[in-house]
Amino acid sequence: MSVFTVGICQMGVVPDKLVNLDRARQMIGEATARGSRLVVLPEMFNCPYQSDLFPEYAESFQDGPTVAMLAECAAKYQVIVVGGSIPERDEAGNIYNTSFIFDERGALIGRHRKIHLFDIAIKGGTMFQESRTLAAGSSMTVVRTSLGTMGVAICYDVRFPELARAMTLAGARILIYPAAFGPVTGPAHWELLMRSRAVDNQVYVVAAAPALNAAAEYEAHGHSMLVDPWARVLAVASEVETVITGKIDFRTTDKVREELPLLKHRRPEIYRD
Ligand SMILES: O=C(O)CCC(=O)C(=O)O
Repeated sequence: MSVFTVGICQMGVVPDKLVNLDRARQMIGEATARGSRLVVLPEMFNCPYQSDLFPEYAESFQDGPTVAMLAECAAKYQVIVVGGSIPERDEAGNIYNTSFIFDERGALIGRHRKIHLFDIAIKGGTMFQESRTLAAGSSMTVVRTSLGTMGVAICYDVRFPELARAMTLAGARILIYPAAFGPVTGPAHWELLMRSRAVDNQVYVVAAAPALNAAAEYEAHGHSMLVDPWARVLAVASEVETVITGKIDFRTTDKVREELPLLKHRRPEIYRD
């Protein structure tokens, strides 16, 4: 389908997991009622964004309530759901920051485990060590859907342009980033990165963030957005809880790629380490 609506749920995350699941359910319903065929949730939407809490909130794909809720909503509303991310526990006990993706029948069509862990120490600013409790994913995620081919990556993954380019070369026309930038790098880099990935690759970029919760240890920047292949911001939230929607129109992608054929002008034989 060349034109459709995407809904981005900028959800406020609280410590009570069941409250988060109810909120996600309501917001997916609202996005659908507003015409969305693709609905995206934020990073760690069922759990406060704190490394020490990930093991406590972690669940497995086989019997987790969050995964069941996502599959149920996708089937009930007949929409594609990119389930933000959650702490996922595998059979060996490793925990990943994982996005589960469901089609309109509620079938799992993709799973992205965050590849680049957010281990940073900005003096006087943000300190975060995802690797204290999380393991890193080891593969790229590109899913073919009834709405076109989509690449999914999580938050810090957006800082690696090679990954976005690889997903684009694998056919993705939409790059989806459930994410949770904070008060330091959010104002500095959030919009710049999302628009850069869009203009570099001539793709739509969907960035879904949690709403700001001033009581949380990690204060989310919010500003969920939809960017088009010309790097225009088509929809953007402030920092409050909200559902934003916008139109994806692949005729824009075709036009931009035809008029400015940069993907055809690549000279990969020259770009060597
Ligand atoms: O890259 C950043 O500045 C933020 C990344 C982040 O918050 C995350 O990966 O969860």
